[in-house]
Amino acid sequence: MDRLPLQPVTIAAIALLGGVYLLRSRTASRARRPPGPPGLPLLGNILQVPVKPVFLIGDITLAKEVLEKRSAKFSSRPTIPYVRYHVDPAEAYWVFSKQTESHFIARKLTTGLMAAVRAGETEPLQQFEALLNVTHLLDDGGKNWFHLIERVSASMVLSAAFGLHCPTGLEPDLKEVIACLAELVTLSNPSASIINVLPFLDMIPGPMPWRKRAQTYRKREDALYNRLITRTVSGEASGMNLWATAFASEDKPEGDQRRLMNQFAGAAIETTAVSMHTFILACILYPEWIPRAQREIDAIVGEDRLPSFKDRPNLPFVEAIRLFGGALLFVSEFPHQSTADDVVEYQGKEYFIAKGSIIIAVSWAIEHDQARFENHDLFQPERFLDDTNNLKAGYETSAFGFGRRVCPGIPFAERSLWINIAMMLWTFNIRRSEEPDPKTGLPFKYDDRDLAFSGNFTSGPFEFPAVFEPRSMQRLEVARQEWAECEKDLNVLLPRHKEQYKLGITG
Ligand code: HEM
Repeated sequence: MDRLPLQPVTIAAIALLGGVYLLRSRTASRARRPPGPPGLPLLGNILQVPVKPVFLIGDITLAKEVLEKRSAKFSSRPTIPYVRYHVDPAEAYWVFSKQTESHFIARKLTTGLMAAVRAGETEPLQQFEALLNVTHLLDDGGKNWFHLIERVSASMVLSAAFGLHCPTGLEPDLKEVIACLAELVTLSNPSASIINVLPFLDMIPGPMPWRKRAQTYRKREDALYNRLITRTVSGEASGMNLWATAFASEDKPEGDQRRLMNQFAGAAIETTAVSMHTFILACILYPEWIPRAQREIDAIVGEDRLPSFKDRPNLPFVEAIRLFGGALLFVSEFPHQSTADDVVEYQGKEYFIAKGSIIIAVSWAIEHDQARFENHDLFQPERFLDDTNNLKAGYETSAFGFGRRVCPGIPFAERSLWINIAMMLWTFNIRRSEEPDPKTGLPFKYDDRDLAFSGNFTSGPFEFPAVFEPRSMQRLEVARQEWAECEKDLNVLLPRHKEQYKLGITG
């Protein structure tokens, strides 16, 4: 009597074991699977592993081997269903998209734009913005420093891209760019929509909440970038060589250009702001390196003028700070996806990586690698210098990613960081605030552990207080004087260099 009901159970058990066996042996290769968390008896890691295997790399040599040397196989991106089918059905978000034609065009165009940046075209603009940032910090002693850094990061990018200079940080278009970015960060989070987890729900027809939210966002974003691109192309800022003009000139449907350009704002503004916020946190938590940096700057620049780009080759320690600030970024790493099976050798063993796997180079682990760095947890920019005090030839950093997905904005990003860091260190002593934290009434607790960071796509420190004290009256006056005298016409700061631009595109 008992036997009959047991039969389906037995069959189910055999089916389950068979399924487990098949799943575990799907990677039927002589190479083993890379090490991961300990598994359950018999089931192994099956209950822990998401549909696609995820590989975390914490070693720069391995990251370069996989993501650079084999970039033909490891340069796609995983699909976030909600972004792919609702927020960006045209796949124009090239930061998120697979290697589509739009992605190819956008990277090609950006290479051309960055050739002009390398040639120095945007330096006057970046210098002007950094000087304005210093005067803002002088005006308020740093009370609003966190947002002032957001302003300068955004204004540098938006001026170069759309001719949209934002001197106050309160400009409506700037606020809309930031609001759209924040919404996009939310929408691209895997937990943003139920259909990322249960994609079959998307078969339900009609105006489901996730559809309405994505549509509302798309309309809002289209309206914004339509306005910015039209303004750029129609000639309001026509004297300048603006990035949006290059994108608009490409023969693509209009909507694509809006979203291609939106990605500049997305990828460029927050990363730059987060790098500088992290740099200020390092000034407060690990101030030991500051005197050396200021001695170097003072020896080359003196007290009668602010640093400028022409000082850059003579300030290797500032260069190392710039690199180190970026390297210690707590960016939630951008995932790569593989498009073919492969076997990777690591420490004498071979590991199988199936097609479709997600590979993440964890820059926090890479930059804190105890095997490579003696004081891996300290802020020691000299890690990037050689014995003669110059930047190490062939230094390595993971901060900008790898291979065919490596950040295409590096030339602009490094200039933005360098000039702002150099000017702030020349002008200010940057230190912790002694004011009580209004939330607790106690001194503010500075922290650089995980909890002090947002955990977003680009994970930066949460807002914290800092004091920006002018190093001397002389410096304060020189900064004010330089600002009074500096050129403020965007057309002059960012002139049109047609020939140079064309060279960049084809070169
Ligand atoms: C300090 C500033 C910046 C940092 C730390 C940074 C870092 C990164 C990282 C880690 C990636 C992912 C690379 C990968 O997947 O392997 C990336 C991608 C990207 N970055 Fe940056 N970035 C910065 C500034 C900029 C700027 C200024 C621009 C544009 C002017 C820019 C444009 C992009 C774009 C478009 C992508 C996507 C590339 C693709 O998927 O093909 N970034 N960036």
